[in-house]
This record gives sequence, structure tokens and C-alpha cells, in this order.
Amino acid sequence: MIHVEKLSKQFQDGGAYAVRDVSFHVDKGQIACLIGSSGCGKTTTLRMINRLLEPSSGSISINGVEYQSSDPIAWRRGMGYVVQSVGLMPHMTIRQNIEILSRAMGRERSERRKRSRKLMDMVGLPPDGFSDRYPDELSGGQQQRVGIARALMEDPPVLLMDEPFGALDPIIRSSMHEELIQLNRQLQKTILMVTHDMSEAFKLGNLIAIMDQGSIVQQGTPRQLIDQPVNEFVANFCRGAALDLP
Ligand SMILES: Nc1ncnc2c1ncn2[C@@H]1O[C@H](COP(=O)(O)OP(=O)(O)OP(=O)(O)O)[C@@H](O)[C@H]1O
Repeated sequence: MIHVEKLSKQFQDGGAYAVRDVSFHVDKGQIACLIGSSGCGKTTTLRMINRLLEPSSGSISINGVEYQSSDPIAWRRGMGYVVQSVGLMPHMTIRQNIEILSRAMGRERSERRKRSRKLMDMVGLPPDGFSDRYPDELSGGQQQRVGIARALMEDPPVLLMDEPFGALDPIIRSSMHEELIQLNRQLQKTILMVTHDMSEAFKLGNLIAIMDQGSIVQQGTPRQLIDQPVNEFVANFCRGAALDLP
């Protein structure tokens, strides 16, 4: 579904690589996690997939369509993007925030209403109580749910998530994890998530790619990484988080 091949990014010609020769494949319905320490190239990889950044080299395809051969706007509409800061419009109600893209696309009001209400229910924000509230009247976890509903509004097959739960306290974070797993069982989206939390990656990811200095050091299922780490760096990453695995 998401196929990335030898993707690289240098922000300056001849400069250091922010991302170097990154390749991975995420199947439909899977959740893949990119994990690594700060500055290792996770966000840059996600931004290239969303075409917010032009790769220096390499290829990306979604469902067999190469990004070079597709229109950037159409490409971006095929994926929802959820970021840690959520980025809700403070002067718009929750419903308006969720509907923002479909309104810009000229979808009919009744169709929009129906879909945004369904999504609010799905992410655990009953529409009768939340539709007309403003973002600053919601908790961090509730705002994050709005961000997820907004990303799903146009029903994109792919969800890109950049540290979506990073700002949440551990208890809310854990319940958001459960909800994301449930949601994905229902919707069968293909999710690529950036995190720096290995427990989160182990809990959510069918595929985990550990990055260091722009490159993937190892990728595999949680079990593969724990049982066959390629080096001490991977073993260290897995050590603490592995205790939570069944
Ligand atoms: N616009 C830019 N211009 C120049 N260098 C950049 C730019 N954006 C990112 N970089 C550099 O690219 C490297 C990778 O950054 P990136 O944001 O992808 O890391 P990250 O793994 O997402 O980090 P974090 O976990 O801290 O968000 C870093 O060295 C960063 O300084």
C-alpha cells in the first residue's frame, strides 16, 4: 500500500543527509511505526510522503501510484495527516474544524453533517455535546480526537501521524492507543506513525522501523526486533519496552 524505496533527503546540495536510503513497505490495514531519537529523520520522511517536502532521490508509491506521476493536491487528499500540536482553528467550532477540508472541497452541507457526526461518535466525542464547542473548551485528549476525526473526514486510505499522542498523559495516551487499534480494525486504514516511544510502537505497530542518523537500522515485527536485534543500538531501544509485550 505505502511503498518507499531508497528515499533520501539533503536539505542542501552536498550537505548532510537528513534521510538516507530509507525503504519500507506498509500493507493495507497495517500500522507501521517509525521510531528513533530526536533528529534521526522521522518527520522528514513523513513530510516527503505527504509531499510537503521534495525528496532528493528515491521513490514513493501509494497503492501502486508513483508520487511523481500524480497531482500533489490529489496525492495529499489520499492521506490524512495528524500532528502532535493538532492545529485546530481556535475560532471555529469542533464541527467546523472537522469539516474544514470537505467544506473547501464544496461537499454538500447535509452530507458533511452526516459524516462529521458519524466520525465524532467514532472517536468518542458525542456530537450533541461537542459539535458547537470550541477547541479551548476541550482537553488535550479530546482535541487529539478531533484531529483524528478531521483527518478521516474525506475517508483517505492512508493516515500519517506524527507523534499524535506525544503531549498526552500516560493514562489518556493508553486509552487513545486502544481506540486507535479498534478504529483501525473497523476502518482498515494504512497508518504510518512517527513516535519516539518504543512501548507505543510495540503496542500499535505491526511493523516497526528503527531509525538512526537518517537511515533505518532495522525493521520488523516487535517480536523480530526483540528476538533478533541486529546490534546493541536496537537491543537497547527494545529492552525496557519489551517487558510490556505478551
Ligand atoms: N527545513 C530544514 N532545513 C534544514 N535541515 C532540516 C530541516 N528540517 C529538518 N532538518 C534536519 O534534518 C534532520 C532530521 O530532522 P527530522 O525533523 O526529520 O527529525 P526527527 O527524527 O523527526 O526529530 P524529532 O523527533 O526531534 O522531531 C535533523 O538534523 C534536522 O536538523
